Amino acid sequence: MRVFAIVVAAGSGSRMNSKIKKQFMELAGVPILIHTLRVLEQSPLIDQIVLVIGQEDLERVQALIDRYKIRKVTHYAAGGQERQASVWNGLQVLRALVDMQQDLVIIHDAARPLVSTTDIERIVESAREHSAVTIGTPAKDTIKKVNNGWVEETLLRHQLYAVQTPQGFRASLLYEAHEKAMRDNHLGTDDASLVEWAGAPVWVVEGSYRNIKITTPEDLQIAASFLQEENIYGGKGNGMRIGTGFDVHRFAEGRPLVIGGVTIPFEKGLLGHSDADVLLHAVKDALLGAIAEGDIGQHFPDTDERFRGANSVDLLKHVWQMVKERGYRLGNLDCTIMAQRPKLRPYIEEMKAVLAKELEAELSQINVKATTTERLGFVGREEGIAAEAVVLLMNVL
Ligand SMILES: Nc1ccn([C@@H]2O[C@H](COP(=O)(O)OP(=O)(O)OP(=O)(O)O)[C@@H](O)[C@H]2O)c(=O)n1
Ligand SMILES: C[C@](O)(CO)[C@H](O)COP(=O)(O)O
Repeated sequence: MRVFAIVVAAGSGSRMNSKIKKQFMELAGVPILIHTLRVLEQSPLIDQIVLVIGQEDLERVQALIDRYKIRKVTHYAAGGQERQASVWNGLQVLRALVDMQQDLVIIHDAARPLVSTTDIERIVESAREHSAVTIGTPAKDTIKKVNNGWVEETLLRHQLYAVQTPQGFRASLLYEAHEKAMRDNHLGTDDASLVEWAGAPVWVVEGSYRNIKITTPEDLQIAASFLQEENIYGGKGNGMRIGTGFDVHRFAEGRPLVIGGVTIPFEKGLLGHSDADVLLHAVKDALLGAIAEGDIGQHFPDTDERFRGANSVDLLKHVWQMVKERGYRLGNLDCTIMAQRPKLRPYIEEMKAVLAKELEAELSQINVKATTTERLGFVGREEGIAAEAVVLLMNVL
């Protein structure tokens, strides 16, 4: 028995009232859709994902899937007018892939990025046993049926659940319910309700109140605060990460001297596989250190021809993206360049501006100092230049 997921991401997000569709809005530096797909990607129980998206978003989504290395999305389906039509389109694609009698289909809203692998596990386990299941939480509020502003009935709260996704089904059961709903023009707001309407029992698995659907602007704040509390990419902590970096390059004739992204007129430059920007290398190492991602040698090996002569600003952009994807922004950065010659003071403001631009920070968050070593050591003998950096990252909220 295999488990397929259909993720519906073709909504217009009208209640979010934003220029960007909500599935592409960022939470802790990562698009909501990617948060959601990452959880399914991580769950060992999900074999393949069919992603339902607006056709106009296909290219953009494929680029995101590549960039974030989501491997389980193997098929795409076009969105429909309503959520139900989107699921139906996903089921059409799925039909060619599944064994209708054996396999399970999990339906999940792209707009629920706080789903956990435990939620998925519980839905899959339960769907194996009960054939049609939804996750949900007991109602916290008293719910009233209202007609034209007047209360018609107060429902018995102890019987009420607010249901979410994921919802899980034996493939044939869900397909037939959707097919019947299409034929009879029956519209439901979730998939379980179609199965109920078609006459099959649906089991409810108790889920988590955290698994909210990002629907209106305040949901973004709630979701972001859950992420911050979990500090999911940084491990448990107080939302701050510190890192240090150090680098040295020897002088060489006939090369430009590039420090902090600034080309400095001098009789020689620094030797290296890349552009040998000693300051940016130290900064990148500090950033990677702060997010516990090793060092630049690991990410941009000097044995790799792609990085020959590489522009360190481009590599800094890459590292900074890694930092943002883990939910951090710059607190502050302090750097020291050790050089006997040339005099670096005239270039320091320019270096700070490069760093501020690339690290999306204010100049006041960045400090660059330069010192000689009083003619002592390899720096003093003008054999090379060294740089060190200390960085503090803060959780995004
Ligand atoms: N025609 C639609 C409508 C919704 N969805 C998806 O179904 C999920 C739940 O829907 P909802 O939160 O209502 O999203 P939107 O329809 O985008 O929002 P709104 O109703 O505010 O316009 C979302 O992941 C959404 O992208 C979809 O795939 N196709
Ligand atoms: C499927 C669902 O998420 C269950 O709560 C919900 O019904 C989707 O409703 P929407 O109006 O499409 O957001």
